[in-house]
Amino acid sequence: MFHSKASFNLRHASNSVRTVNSFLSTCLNNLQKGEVKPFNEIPGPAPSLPLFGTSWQYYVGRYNLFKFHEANIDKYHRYGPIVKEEFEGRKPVVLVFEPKDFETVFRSQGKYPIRPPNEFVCHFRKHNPDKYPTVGISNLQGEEWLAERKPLSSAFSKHIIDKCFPPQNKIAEDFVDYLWKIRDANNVVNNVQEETYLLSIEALSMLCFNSRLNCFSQKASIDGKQLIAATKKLFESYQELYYGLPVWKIAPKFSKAYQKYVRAEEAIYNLTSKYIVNAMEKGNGESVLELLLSSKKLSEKEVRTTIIDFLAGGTTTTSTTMAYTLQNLANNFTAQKRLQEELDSSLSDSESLTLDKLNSFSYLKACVKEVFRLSSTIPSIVRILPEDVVLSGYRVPAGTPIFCCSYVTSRVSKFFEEPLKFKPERWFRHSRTHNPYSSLPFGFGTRQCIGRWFSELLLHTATANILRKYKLESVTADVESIHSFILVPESPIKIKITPRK
Ligand code: HEM
Repeated sequence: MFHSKASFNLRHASNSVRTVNSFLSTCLNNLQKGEVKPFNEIPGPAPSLPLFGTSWQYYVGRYNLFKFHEANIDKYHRYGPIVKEEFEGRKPVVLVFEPKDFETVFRSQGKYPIRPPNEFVCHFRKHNPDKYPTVGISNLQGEEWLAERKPLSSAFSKHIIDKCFPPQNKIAEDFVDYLWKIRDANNVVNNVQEETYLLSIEALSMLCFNSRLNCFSQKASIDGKQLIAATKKLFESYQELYYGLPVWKIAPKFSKAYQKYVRAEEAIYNLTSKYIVNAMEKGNGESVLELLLSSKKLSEKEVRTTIIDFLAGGTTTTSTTMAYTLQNLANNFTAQKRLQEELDSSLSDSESLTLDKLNSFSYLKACVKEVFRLSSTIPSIVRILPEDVVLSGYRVPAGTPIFCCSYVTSRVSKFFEEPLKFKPERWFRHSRTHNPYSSLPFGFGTRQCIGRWFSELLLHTATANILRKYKLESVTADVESIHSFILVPESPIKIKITPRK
């Protein structure tokens, strides 16, 4: 949804004669088969009103902005595999609900995939060039994006991330003890996501700064407390800026949400500055920050901007997925038991988890994949393509934001058998029947999530440690998701924990 608000410089869209030729030949082939239908015939909600387009349906119509993901399931059943809507200023956007269309989109994204940028972040950073040399990896486009992405992709490769296992495992072990300390009189952890938030910020701080914030202790460092508060505010402001009236565009000084965002971003900037100085003094290359600084491929200021983007992009996504993992396992005893059997058969009570053992746990990995499918935090991946494409038989012009709605493909029976059931076994190679594009938790291709390997390492390590120690029982059986910038639990997830041995 938010991506549709992006105003786009379509210089990226003018690719080459080769692209036009390839599109024309696809069209010709399809026309010969009489299949390509024009853009304006794509079905979708109507009427499209001046200024508002079809966005009125979220305010006075059948849909709710905070249930955008569920609205898309309704649109799939109502209009079919492709839908056209018009948002602010009647700019068209297209939603697709077919994995084969996702594949077409990703195959056409070119060398510099375009995901619409976050406008208010770009606005702020462009007005503060002394601090921010670029708008940041998540918002950059074209060659500038690739130049920043390459060193970051190396720093976040699986091989480098695997080296983070020992400190991340220690954090997971501490989290296991922490959960026991904060349970209530009935052994219930009353707001699992609040706690997994601490886990993910502690883990990200270790990754980025090679430094613990002591989030699980009463004596959390002042930096830790400030970083947690600033990251939370940053995320809240994102949500308000995306979905509120765009006051910030006309008068940023009078927009409370924009000012909240600026304060949060500045707080993280200042805290990060301190760690950059420390990292430069230490210079032993043990954190991502030091690795990036020592590679000399990015300037100090670029590294700082990148760390802010990591915290913004990584904290809530990882903590929410961790909370959903515990909830799904608490709700599904059979899967929980099978996972515990896998862990117990390989590790005695006195043994600590190792990376080799972690890598051998196929059911654990299948459980996390199933959580990503059933309880994904990012409901669609968006691209703006440099060339026209044919999707579900319709021509979609270059420059149109296209939403690949993987939340929908993950939840309809056409793409997954018994889609609403938590069945990790479906991810075992021999029983896989689904199209690989139908679940896309980290996006796809060269612009996919940089933090993928790190998030998976954290989720696997923490889940294994928690499940070795506790039996989980759900107190809140079905917590719905709400679209709050990403998908998050609508109400607190409560889980009863009982020591297993
Ligand atoms: C469960 C956790 C996470 C999920 C589900 C997730 C998901 C995503 C998705 C769907 C995208 C867009 C990909 C695309 O357009 O193809 C993305 C981009 C990104 N993510 Fe993550 N993410 C997670 C954790 C993290 C972490 C821990 C970090 C940082 C350490 C991170 C940093 C980024 C960055 C920087 C981008 C933008 C990449 C670019 O534009 O080149 N993410 N993430």
